[in-house]
This record gives sequence, structure tokens and C-alpha cells, in this order.
Amino acid sequence: MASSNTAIRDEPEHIRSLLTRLHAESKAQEAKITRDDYDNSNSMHDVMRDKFIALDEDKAHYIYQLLRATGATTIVEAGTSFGVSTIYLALAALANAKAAANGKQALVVATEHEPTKAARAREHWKECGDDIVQAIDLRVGDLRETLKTDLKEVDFLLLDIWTPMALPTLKIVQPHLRHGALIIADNTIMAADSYTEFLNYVRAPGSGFIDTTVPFEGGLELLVYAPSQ
Ligand SMILES: C[S@@+](CC[C@H](N)C(=O)[O-])C[C@H]1O[C@@H](n2cnc3c(N)ncnc32)[C@H](O)[C@@H]1O
Repeated sequence: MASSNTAIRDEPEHIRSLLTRLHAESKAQEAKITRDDYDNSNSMHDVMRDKFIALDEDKAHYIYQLLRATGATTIVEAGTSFGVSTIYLALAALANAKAAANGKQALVVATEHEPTKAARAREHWKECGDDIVQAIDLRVGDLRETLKTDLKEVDFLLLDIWTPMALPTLKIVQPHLRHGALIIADNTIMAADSYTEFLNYVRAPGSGFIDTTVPFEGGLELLVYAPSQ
């Protein structure tokens, strides 16, 4: 699906330029990854430590729109890497908080396992400016630990993480999801095999999740959490 590149047109020019540059760097890196990078001696963390693997630009724009449509201000991001998708989440949360003018603050709880990646993310956010920096609570370490505490009611969860981690993350955040919260999981068509458990869980009768696969490249799962009261 081609990006229309219009969703964030009202956001500051320096941030849009930064995002364009970071998406291009991410794509260039991804094009160079080969099967040899995944030989037995390399863990996924080893291979990906210096890689963006940023969410595709068109998906990021779509998520920005969903966030603006739903007025989400409290967001959790599973898998932050160099912080590209986090910028979209923070932009939308800030715009929503400003529009609501009800005293609710924008908050993006970002999570990254690798300290060096977290440091790069912080550099990118600094380039965006203080509002973005202040809207993000970056938790460094394994999110199965870092998300255990200090979570408010969550409006939106982005699962852009190694696929085996998607279901454990959802289960940690689920008790904090507000009724009607949205959840996005990336690459559910491309990585369908490793998403089997996750998809069985959310599609089970009575799960409380309403599920659609949006046909972006690789697939993008859109879930609404609406358990019966
Ligand atoms: C696909 S990348 C995220 C890309 C990012 N959302 C973006 O658009 O720029 C997934 C990230 O999840 C991180 N990750 C993997 N397992 C993790 C875990 N257990 N806890 C926290 N982060 C983890 C990886 O280090 C990697 O940087």
C-alpha cells in the first residue's frame, strides 16, 4: 500500500523531515539484511542491535490517523528500537491532549531491550523537541519486567516487537486496556506462523477482542478491546 504522506502534514516540518530521513535509513538497512546474518551464532538481538526495523511509513501514518480519530492520550509501545514509530505516537497523543483540553497529559510508554538502541531513540526525540521528549516514558530492559508496574489506563497498544513477545505483552497490558482500546500488531500476514498463538488468543470466542487484518504489506492486525461488561 503506497503512503499518501499526508496524515502528518500539519505536524512541524523539522519532525516530518527527520521521519522521512529515518524511514529511508531503515529501508536501506533492511535491504542489506541477508539470511547469513541469522546463522546459529547470532541471536535476534545480536543481528538487530544496530538496525532500525522501523514500522513502515504508510502504517505509521495510518496509526497516527487512528490515534487522532480515537483521541488516545495514553499509549504503550512494545518495541521502540531507534524511536521512529514512537515519534508518531507522541505527536498524536500531544495533539489529542491539546484538543481535549481536559487536563489529560500525553503519555507514550516506550520499551526497548537494548540500551544502545534506547540511547539512539532518545537522540532522535531530542531532535524533535521538548514536547516530544516529555511525552515519552522510555523503559529500558525486557518489557516483561518493565511493563509490570506503573501503567495507567491504556488507550492504545502498538505491538511492533519480535513476534514471540506479542502475546506475553498483550497479556501484561490487557488488564490496563480501557474498554474500546485499540491494539495494532505488525506483520501478522508475513509472520502468520509465529503469530498463531496470539491470533488464536484474540480470535477465541469471548476473548473480548474484535479483530481485522488490514491488508498493508506484511499485514497489520487491528484489534478493538470490547469485552462484554
Ligand atoms: C521491530 S523493532 C521496533 C521498531 C520501532 N517500533 C520503530 O518503528 O522504529 C522491535 C524492537 O523490539 C525490541 N525488543 C525485542 N524484544 C524485546 C523485549 N523483550 N523487551 C523490550 N524490547 C524488545 C528489539 O530490540 C527491537 O529494537
